[in-house]
Amino acid sequence: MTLLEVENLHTEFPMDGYTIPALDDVSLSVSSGEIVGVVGESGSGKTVLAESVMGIVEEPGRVTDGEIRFKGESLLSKTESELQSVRGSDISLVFQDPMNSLNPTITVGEQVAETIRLHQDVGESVSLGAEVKRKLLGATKHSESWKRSIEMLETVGIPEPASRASSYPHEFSGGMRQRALIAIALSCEPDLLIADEPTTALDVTTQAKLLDELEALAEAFDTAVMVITHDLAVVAELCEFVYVMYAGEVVERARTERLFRQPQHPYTVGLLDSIPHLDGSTELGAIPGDVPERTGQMEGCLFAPRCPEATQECHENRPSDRSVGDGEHSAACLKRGESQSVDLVNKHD
Ligand SMILES: Nc1ncnc2c1ncn2[C@@H]1O[C@H](COP(=O)(O)OP(=O)(O)OP(=O)(O)O)[C@@H](O)[C@H]1O
Ligand code: NI
Repeated sequence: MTLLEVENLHTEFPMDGYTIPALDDVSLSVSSGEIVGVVGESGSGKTVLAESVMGIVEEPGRVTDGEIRFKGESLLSKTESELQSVRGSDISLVFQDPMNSLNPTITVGEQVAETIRLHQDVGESVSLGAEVKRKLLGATKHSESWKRSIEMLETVGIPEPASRASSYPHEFSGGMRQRALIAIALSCEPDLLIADEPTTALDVTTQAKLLDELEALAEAFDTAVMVITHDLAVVAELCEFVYVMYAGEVVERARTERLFRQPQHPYTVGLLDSIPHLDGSTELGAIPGDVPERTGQMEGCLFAPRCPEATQECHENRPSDRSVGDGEHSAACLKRGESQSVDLVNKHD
């Protein structure tokens, strides 16, 4: 079943005298239980995408066109209080920086317990599975939500959860804080978890461990995950399907295995070349240059200035999605595939 559908989404930041098109015609979909990756360099629009879905785009930014549907219902036409209930129980967001997302003055256990109690209030009014309801109703009292909080901390791999629950966020290591955030996010029993750079701040070993655990948790909780990352290694580890973003656009989409085997867009090829080798070295400068700051209309392919294959037409014409191989794989590159307009949203369920 398709859980999240983003269709031709435009999110803009009106600035002094110009507009930044942070998301320019972005389409993607996530099915229930699926782990989908959104990958791209800094400034490509990944976080704005997450914020657009959650309805928390920073002022003065706003969604100007397109549609976001969750379980078939338009999120864009929901009121703020309706959206709050979606955020409390259907979609959870885990941010990159756990220190800013946790309350420094409340114990970690209490923060998890709070979410459990809060969710239980809305839980009455939404349709939930019997198992979930039983768990939630079991947490009626304070002491019970505390008990359940300790269970959650244990589930996400926090050692000695009964005593660690009484610790404050600053007493936790980076990895433990990130785990606590995941515990909070999962306490809502969401259908969709959006994880924005969930492991960037962590060392490589902790990262790998946490990614494994995230995968297991997603399966155990039957939660779909949208993983936002600049790191294709994270995508390889976790995701079934991947969207590659560049300067506010999706430039390639494919099943992960296929993307790694047969990358089509020169940007994706560059990203793959810059994955660190096992010995820790990286091919530095695999893609020279940076993602352009978009300050209004720009002509041609946005990647052309950095592209080794760009020709005159690339600087003049903006490529749209082209089918490259199978129905699920597309790339927005004039040098690839058939010139035809394809509607690929939802083609991968
Ligand atoms: N609050 C804001 N005000 C103005 N422009 C913004 C704002 N937030 C984002 N943008 C614009 O949107 C672009 C995309 O930002 P976004 O944070 O989504 O990138 P990202 O892919 O998440 O990058 P990173 O990997 O660094 O987190 C930015 O380059 C900037 O031009
Ligand atoms: Ni970001």
